[in-house]
Amino acid sequence: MRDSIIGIIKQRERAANGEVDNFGTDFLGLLMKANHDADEDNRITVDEVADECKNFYFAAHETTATLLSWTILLLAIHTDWQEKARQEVLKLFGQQHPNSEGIGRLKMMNMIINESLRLYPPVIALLRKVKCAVKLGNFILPFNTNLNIPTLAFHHDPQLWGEDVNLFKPERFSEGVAKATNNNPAAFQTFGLGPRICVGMNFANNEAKIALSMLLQRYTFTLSPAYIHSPVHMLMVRPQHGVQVILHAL
Ligand code: HEM
Repeated sequence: MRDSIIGIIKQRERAANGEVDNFGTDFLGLLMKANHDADEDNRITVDEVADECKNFYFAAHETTATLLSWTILLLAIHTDWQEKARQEVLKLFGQQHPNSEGIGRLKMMNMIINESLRLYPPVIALLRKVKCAVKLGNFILPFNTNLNIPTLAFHHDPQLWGEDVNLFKPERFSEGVAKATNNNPAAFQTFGLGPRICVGMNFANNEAKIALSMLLQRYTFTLSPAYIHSPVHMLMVRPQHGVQVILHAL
């Protein structure tokens, strides 16, 4: 992967005639500018550019693809929610491409996406290392302790979500995340928490809303009998055998 990224960087450099100002204002262009920064202290290496690209590709693509897979599964099973989401989409966009104003008003879909992220958080834990001994409630965490903060367990804790914790109930989020979690941010931490919270959170939500809207505008879908439910943890929690649905053109 490193070599293909370096190839793309070289291509961009050639197209820009080596002029830093022509590298572009997209993410790659900004990284390439940082690689040519006049101030040596601010300059990043080509390997760091490649690592950032890999990081963004992985952090952005796999996670959002997984979110879409699980949401499509849930909507294929819960066709009543699929229909509610479709009515909302058709009301806001008709057969037009989703626009940014309408995307911000997709309340039903927002609830569905949150519930999908709660049941199947693509990232199932946050990992941290204790930098210096710290007291946390009744615990003293020694220096260098590795912490695994189990998102999946929090999302499936009946004490936080009630006895119906394992059911798909988007209505939990009808009055927003704060209400659904009783103002406990750790109860729903799909995108992490605090200063290292996912930088792509809004991007991912918007991307998912656009993809789902375009699907709902064109098709109804039901679950194929070929589907085998087998969530598996391979960096993300994925459907091991894919999600097979039967599409019916509208
Ligand atoms: C459903 C989609 C996504 C999920 C569930 C997700 C989840 C997460 C989580 C849990 C973290 C925090 C990791 C930690 O604290 O240890 C994180 C960080 C990050 N995410 Fe996402 N993410 C998603 C989409 C995206 C997208 C679309 C992008 C980029 C466009 C992105 C870029 C990043 C980056 C760069 C970080 C590291 C931020 C930092 O350390 O300051 N993510 N993501």
